[in-house]
Amino acid sequence: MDVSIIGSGYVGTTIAACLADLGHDVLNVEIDEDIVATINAGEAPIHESGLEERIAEHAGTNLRATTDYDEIRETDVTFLCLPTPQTDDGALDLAPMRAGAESLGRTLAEKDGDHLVVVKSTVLPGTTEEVVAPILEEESGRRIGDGLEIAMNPEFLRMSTAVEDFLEPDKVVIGASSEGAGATLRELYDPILEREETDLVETDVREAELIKYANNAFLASKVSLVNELGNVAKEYGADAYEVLAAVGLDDRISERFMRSGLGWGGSCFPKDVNALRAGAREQGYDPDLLDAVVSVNDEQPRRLVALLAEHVPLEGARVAVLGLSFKPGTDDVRKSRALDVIEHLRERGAEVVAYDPVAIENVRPDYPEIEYADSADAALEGADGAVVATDWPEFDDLAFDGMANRVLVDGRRIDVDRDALEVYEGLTW
Ligand SMILES: NC(=O)c1ccc[n+]([C@@H]2O[C@H](COP(=O)([O-])OP(=O)(O)OC[C@H]3O[C@@H](n4cnc5c(N)ncnc54)[C@H](O)[C@@H]3O)[C@@H](O)[C@H]2O)c1
Ligand SMILES: O=c1ccn([C@@H]2O[C@H](COP(=O)(O)OP(=O)(O)O[C@H]3O[C@H](CO)[C@@H](O)[C@H](O)[C@H]3O)[C@@H](O)[C@H]2O)c(=O)[nH]1
Repeated sequence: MDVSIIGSGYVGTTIAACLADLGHDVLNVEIDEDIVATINAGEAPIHESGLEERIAEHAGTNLRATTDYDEIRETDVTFLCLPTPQTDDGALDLAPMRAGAESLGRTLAEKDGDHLVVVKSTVLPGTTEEVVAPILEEESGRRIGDGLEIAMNPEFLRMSTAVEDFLEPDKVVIGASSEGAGATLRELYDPILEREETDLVETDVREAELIKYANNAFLASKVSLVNELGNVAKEYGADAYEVLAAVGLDDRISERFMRSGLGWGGSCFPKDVNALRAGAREQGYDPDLLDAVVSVNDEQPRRLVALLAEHVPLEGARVAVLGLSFKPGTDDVRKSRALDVIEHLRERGAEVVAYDPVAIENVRPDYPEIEYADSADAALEGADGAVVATDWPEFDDLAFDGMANRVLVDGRRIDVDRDALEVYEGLTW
């Protein structure tokens, strides 16, 4: 199938390379010329395991990138993989989606054949049918249902395992405006749907949109609940990891997403939970539980720093912050809990020396005044205390000999040699 993908960020690039791998002819349409040049040179514009080799294999044959929307007319299906950021007050910002839909609509005005437009971006219920579809109709002069079809197909991939998640998903959700649109997407995903482990959910567009938010809200809430239980466990002097490992044996609950500590960050959970809260309020419903999910999450970095302060007077202290990315395996620092830890430490007068295996250059522009170390050992050298903000596997081998005080407060339950420390404190254990 000839597929075009508008937006070549994490999602657009990953699904382009994967769909090319499944044998489709794929065109990435992207406004950033550097990204276009990188893909056409057979390289990956983002770091994801399994991505570079797929782009190298398919670029120049059945994978190409362009800044030219006109080339979309040579394709049958277009995925919109555009950003859906949050506004300053937490609501969903649809400006990039509107701009992309306008350009696509103008392009499709000059196409005679059938075309399917698929919203892949995370958008609130009603957006596909009440915002994107009218723009497409207005700009193209065509009508949905009359050779122009629309569908919503949310994406559940995680950063750092994006390729594997896309090719081997638990589920594929298709919300289609017509039987034909659904059939096209089933054909496109056929090799993925043939896997026994992949469930196909066919539903209406509005439900498909909400499934994505409900999924992320559920996962974020699970981590906040685990953190709340962890905070209570700590008060009782109990180990939350032992407690929750046992709780997870109940298969109604599951052992996954049970790691308590510093909380959730990243480019998705914070903005999606906030968009759902703002959207619910707009509909006249106060989402009290989701509000609490966010406030529990917001408190964890402050709690971590308060715990360190019980052992180290923070004013003027040199404190090593180990880990900056929002989770291991990525250099992404968007809404990383580590940044909140740095803020709290600095508010309390500490001097921060930070280390991360890959994310330092993404933090430095916003925090030019803190010190950055080349290794975890270098960060710990002479430190009055240290905190673990990201569970990078290399932190399991930390050595503490160089520290001025061997005090470690762990926000991520790393597998460190606790006997090598004078003080080891876990945030929830
Ligand atoms: N990152 C994830 O792990 C993930 C997972 C599932 C769903 N999502 C959702 O998918 C959507 C895209 O997320 P992302 O992380 O890929 O975003 P991103 O910011 O990494 O990428 C978006 C890309 O779109 C490009 N772009 C912006 N306007 C354009 C236009 N008018 N025409 C062409 N290109 C344009 C940008 O230059 C950028 O490269 C969001 O709604 C997000 O919530 C993200
Ligand atoms: O037990 C856990 C699991 C996760 N986290 C934290 O939760 C955040 C998110 O982790 P993860 O879900 O692995 O990362 P993302 O790449 O942000 O993926 C989420 O967001 C994507 C974008 O919407 C969705 O597609 C994915 O399904 C969803 O898992 C990170 O800060 C983790 O440290 C915990 O604190 N404890």
